[in-house]
Formats: sequence, structure tokens, C-alpha cells
Amino acid sequence: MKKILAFTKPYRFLIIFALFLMFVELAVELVQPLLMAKIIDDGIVAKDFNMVLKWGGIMLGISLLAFISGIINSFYASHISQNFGYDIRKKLFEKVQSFSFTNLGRFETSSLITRMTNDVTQIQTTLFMSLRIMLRAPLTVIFGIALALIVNFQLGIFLAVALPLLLVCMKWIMKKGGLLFRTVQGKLDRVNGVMQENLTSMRLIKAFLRKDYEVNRFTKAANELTKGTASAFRTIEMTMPIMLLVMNVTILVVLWKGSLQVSNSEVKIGEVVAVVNYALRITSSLSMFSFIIMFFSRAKASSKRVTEVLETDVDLIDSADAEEEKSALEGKIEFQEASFKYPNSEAEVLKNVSFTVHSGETIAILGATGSGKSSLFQLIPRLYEANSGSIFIDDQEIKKYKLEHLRKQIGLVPQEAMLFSGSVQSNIMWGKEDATMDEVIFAAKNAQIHETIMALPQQYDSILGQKGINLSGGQKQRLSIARALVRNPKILLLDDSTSALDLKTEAKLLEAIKKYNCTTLIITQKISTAMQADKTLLLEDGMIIAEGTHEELMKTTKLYRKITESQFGKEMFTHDQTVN
Ligand SMILES: Nc1ncnc2c1ncn2[C@@H]1O[C@H](COP(=O)(O)OP(=O)(O)OP(=O)(O)O)[C@@H](O)[C@H]1O
Repeated sequence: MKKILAFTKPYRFLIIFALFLMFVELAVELVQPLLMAKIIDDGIVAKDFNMVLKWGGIMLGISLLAFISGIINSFYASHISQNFGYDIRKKLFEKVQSFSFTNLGRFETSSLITRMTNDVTQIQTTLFMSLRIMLRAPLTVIFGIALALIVNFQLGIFLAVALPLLLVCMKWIMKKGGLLFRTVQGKLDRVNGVMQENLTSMRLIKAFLRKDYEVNRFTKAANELTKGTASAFRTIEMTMPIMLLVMNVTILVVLWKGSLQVSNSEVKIGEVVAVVNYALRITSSLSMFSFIIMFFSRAKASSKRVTEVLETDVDLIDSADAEEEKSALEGKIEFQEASFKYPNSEAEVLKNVSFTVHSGETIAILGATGSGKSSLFQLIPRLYEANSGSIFIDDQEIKKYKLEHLRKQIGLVPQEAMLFSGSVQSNIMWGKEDATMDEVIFAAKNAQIHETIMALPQQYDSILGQKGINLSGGQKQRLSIARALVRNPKILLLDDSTSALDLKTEAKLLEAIKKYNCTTLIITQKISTAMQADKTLLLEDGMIIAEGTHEELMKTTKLYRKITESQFGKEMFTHDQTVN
């Protein structure tokens, strides 16, 4: 909660002003019973009509003041809370952007979305309500009792006795409510998760006729949320009848005792009316309490969830001895006995991997599915850290480079082509914000996608749907390659990114990439790609089992020959090759 409250700091003067206006409203509310007592005792009972008019006029005047204060307070309360929510959301978003994959593994995507949207809204609304009305209710109770004691101590004491009972009741409910609403937000994560998976996999769901299954899955998650929320609300609402019972009994006692005192002429009738009036105002404030507790409990739970994200230590940052590099990389890559396992798993997916790629070379990486090819790629831009061994770029350990300097010079094309909604041009420029149109076209031409783009109705201005839904798999791949090429990378990592391309287009692409003079690593399943590379690494079960040119591997490695045979037939073998 402390961390969240710190976000109110920039608005502290506005908050003080809004609270001041709220106090004006409160003061008017509290002074009204006193004025009423005066009008009754000195005006009505004493039959002084001028007195009634005078104090009635004053009452009207201060009510008008309260009304104007309320309007201005409302304006500032919404201004402050909207900006406060914006600040938290921005900070959360920036924090998530800095997360490593290990950090991201701690939170479900849907949970992060709920935290950035619904949780922030809960906190934001609570701040708004606090500035508007919420704080008024407890203050009405406290000051109402204090003023009742001043007006008539003997009657007011009954209200004071009820207070500790009410406080105990509230404390218990606040604690319970906080826990319950934390569970509710967890269930909301689940609903959002199911919804997100469903909406992003709609084609698959329709093709597999899984609509009913998905509807059931959603219904189950939504039911859980409904049950959880209802249970939380029920618990909180239990406070209402308890608190109202306490107050109504108190009012009865005040009326009974007051009537005795009036008949014995010990007190004026106006005093009894004032104390009863305070008791009624306290009761109406209490009726708001269950609603207030609900908001606070929810905000407390949401604050915890938001703070959890904000306080996560980012575990992949620039190391203390990282050097400020200004010059461009050459692109030499060297792995020395590098081993790696994912943070959430015990299985070693790369085992003592050693190899060297000289600057400007093109290397193909071949291996069965799950052999660790993509994992190896992730270590180069330091998306993950190797658990043992070392990785060097230009003979310097990658840990010694600033992350930004390193990643700026790497063009990564992931296995699944990820595009963004927006124009074709903006998708290519995503790789280099300040790219000129000439650079964009040059990259597109080299990625062999320029002609396809020119055939689109609005060419480079054509709008892509979400994730590039209106493009074919191969077109998406080539657009992702253009996005990487526009960076003019020193190291280009293509993760099975040419799988959907025909042999001719792929050959043209690989030829065009040579213009960039960058070190290129290509994960592929195709021997035709390996044949165009300077060297191929053959990966099996996280280990490099062979490396060499196509001809060398054909001579030395049975597995490589088998793959070749399966793709090209036996004629690829020459009579002098011995089978190992
Ligand atoms: N985020 C992850 N957390 C835990 N294990 C993972 C993760 N990603 C991959 N793995 C595991 O690491 C191993 C290697 O996966 P990787 O994606 O590197 O293989 P690959 O050779 O690229 O496979 P493919 O050709 O199918 O893409 C697999 O056993 C996989 O289950």
C-alpha cells in the first residue's frame, strides 16, 4: 500500500485542496444539528420568528457553500484519480518491458493484463471515492459523537459507547475482505486467461469444432469468479445489519433517556433533537460503510498485486562492469562449453556447447525438434543467461556488453512471425524507428517481399490486421525478415524463418542477405539451406554432434546423410562415401 500511496505524491497539493473542500461539506453537515437545536429552542419554543428566519437563512447559506464545495471537490477528485491511475499503469508497463523471460515466467500474461487494467481501476476508483465521500463517513461518525458529547454529555455518551463495538466489527471485516478480494482478482485472471487464449486461437477452435468445450471452460472460470465475488460481497455486507442494529438500539436509548430528561426539565428539547440528529447522520454514514469497506478491501488486494509486479527484481540487467561500446560489432560469435536450462525446469537443454562463427559467415543449425536450436539463439542477444560456460562476441564475453548495445546490432527473426496491427511500413520500421523509406524498401527487396507489397492495394501503407492476419505464412516470414534487415544487423538470427519459402525464393533471399555483410545463423530443417551455408552445426539432444560443410558432413556424419537421403533420395550419395 505504501508503494502505491507514493504515486499520490505529485498531486499532494491538489489532494489537500480536495480534502479541504470535503471538510467544508463535512463541517456544514455537522453544524446543521446545532443550528437546528438553536432554531427549535430559541426560535420555535421561544416563539421568536425572527430568530427562525435568521438562523434558517444561515443554514441555507452554508448549505449552498457545501453544494459548491462538493462540485469543485468532484472535479479535482476525478482529475487526481485519473492521473494517479495513468501514472501507475505507465510505471507497470515500463516495468514489464524491462522484465527478463525469467521474470515473465512468474506471471501469467492474463494476470499481467488484469493487474494493469482492472487492479489499477480498483485503486483509482478507491482514491476518487476517498476524496469524494469515503473519508466523510468515518469523520462524520467521529465528529458526530464528539459534537453530541458537547451538546449533551449524558446523551452523547450512549453514542460513544457504541463506537468501539463498531470499530471491532469493521476491523474484522476489513481483514477478511482483503483476503477474499485477493482470491477474486486471481479468479478474474483466470477468466481473462481463458478469454485471451480463446480469442487468439479462434481459427483453431472453429477448425477443431471445439466451441462447446471452450464455452464450458469459460463458463467454469466465470462461475468461479461469480461465486468468489458473491462470497466476498456477502461477507462484507454482513457488517451492515450488525452496525445498524447497534446504532438503532443506541437511538432508542437516547430517545428514552432524552424524553425522561425533557419531562424533568433537565435538558432543552432542541438538545435531544440535535443528539438524535447526530445519531441519524452516523447511522446513514454507517450504511455507507459496507460499501466503503468493499472498496478498501478490494483496493488493498489490488495494491498488493500491483506492488508485486513493481517490486519484482529484474534479473537480467547490465552487469556492473559492462562497457560503454560505441563502435559497431564485427559479428564473431564463440560459444565455450555453454550449458543452459530454463529457470522453471531442471532439464539441461544445451550441454557443453562449443563452436565459433567468424564474422560475416553464414552458419546453418540443423537438428531434430526439441534439440535446443531456438534455446541456443536466445542466449546470443542475452534473452536468457547460460548457466555455465561462456559466450563471446568479438572475443569479449557478452555479459561485458551493455544489453542495448548488444541487442541493437542483432536482427532476430523468431520462429513464429510476430507482426503488429498497423501499416506494412510501420511493421518494417519497427526494426529501426528512424529508417528512411529508401531503407525500408531496400530491406523489403532483400527480404524478397517488395513485389508482394507493391501488389497490395495501398502498397507500403496497406494496413495489416492483428498479428498480420491478412498475410500468408510465407509473407509474414519475409516481412519479419525485412524488419530484422532494416536494422542493418551485424548478427542475423533466422529461426526457421525460411520454412515457408520455396527453394528459389530462399536462395535469392540468402544471396541478398550477403549484401549486409553480417554474421548469419539460420535454424533450418532443410538440407538445401544447409548446402548454401559456410558451415552447418548438427544439434542432437542439446549437444553439437557434428560440424562442417555439407560435403564434410556427408562424409563424416551418418545422421546428416540420413536427413539428406530423406529429403533428396539416395542419389545424393557418391560411390566413394563410406558409411559410418
Ligand atoms: N520456456 C521454456 N521453458 C522450459 N523448457 C523449455 C522452454 N522452451 C523450450 N523448452 C524446452 O527446451 C528444449 C529445447 O527447445 P527448443 O525450442 O530450443 O528446441 P528446438 O530445437 O528449437 O525445437 P523446434 O525445432 O521444434 O523449434 C525442449 O525440450 C523444450 O521442451
